[in-house]
Amino acid sequence: MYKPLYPTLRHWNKDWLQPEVSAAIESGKLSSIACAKSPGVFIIKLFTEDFCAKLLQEVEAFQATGLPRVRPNAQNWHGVILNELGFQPLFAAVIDRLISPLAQETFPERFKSGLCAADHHAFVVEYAAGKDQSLDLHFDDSDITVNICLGKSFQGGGLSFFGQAGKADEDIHEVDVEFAGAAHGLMHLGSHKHLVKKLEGGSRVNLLLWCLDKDNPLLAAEIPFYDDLTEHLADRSNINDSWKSWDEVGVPCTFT
Ligand SMILES: O=C(O)CCC(=O)C(=O)O
Ligand SMILES: [Fe+2]
Repeated sequence: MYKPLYPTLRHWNKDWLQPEVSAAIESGKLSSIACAKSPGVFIIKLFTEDFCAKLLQEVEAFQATGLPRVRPNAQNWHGVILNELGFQPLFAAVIDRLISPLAQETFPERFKSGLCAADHHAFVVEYAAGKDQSLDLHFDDSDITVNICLGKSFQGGGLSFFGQAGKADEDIHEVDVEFAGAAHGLMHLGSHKHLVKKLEGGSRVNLLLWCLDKDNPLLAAEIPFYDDLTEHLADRSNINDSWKSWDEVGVPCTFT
């Protein structure tokens, strides 16, 4: 049984945010908290170091139970889907109050009246020796991706950005971004192609928020985020039948 360490972490609280971010929300001008590294790639620092440390502890407490889990996405093998651990209310509020107006200011042509988030996928990915150590070039199943480092200590493992999926320059390299440590993050369009460079040492754990706008064709097609994980689930069935009840019951969980 998994018993959350910090049940209150799952709900919106300004204390989780950097003071500049709270102030920007109050003033209704969010662009000051996003710094363009190159067109369409923004450096952001949204959550406090304390929040990031607690979230990391929460993930590690869950992993220590040895309970079955679904891989976080079709490429990363190591990590956890946070909404399976009860984080849906927090990230829905974060997207609504923070990411949506920020997307409107940073990508005004794309999100004229903000990102109308109809769904999201919140997960943690983990890189270390013997685990994932890099990620091939891809685009995300999202309209906006927020990617925030939770720790720990690492060398390498930065991101390289290329062009927009479907455009003539989609595979042309644009810019490299390294994570400066816990709480440092990025925001970009899901269609902005990227890869993760090889981790050279240590362990990097990042929070990913894939936000889907209401007009995203994935929603119209009613393709759930987990659809392309079927193959992985089939693999798991050979070694452990417990995944079969996963979708119905979620994580056995007690909240206090
Ligand atoms: O590990 C990262 O920083 C990026 C992960 C990523 O691109 C993804 O999960 O889609
Ligand atoms: Fe990605």
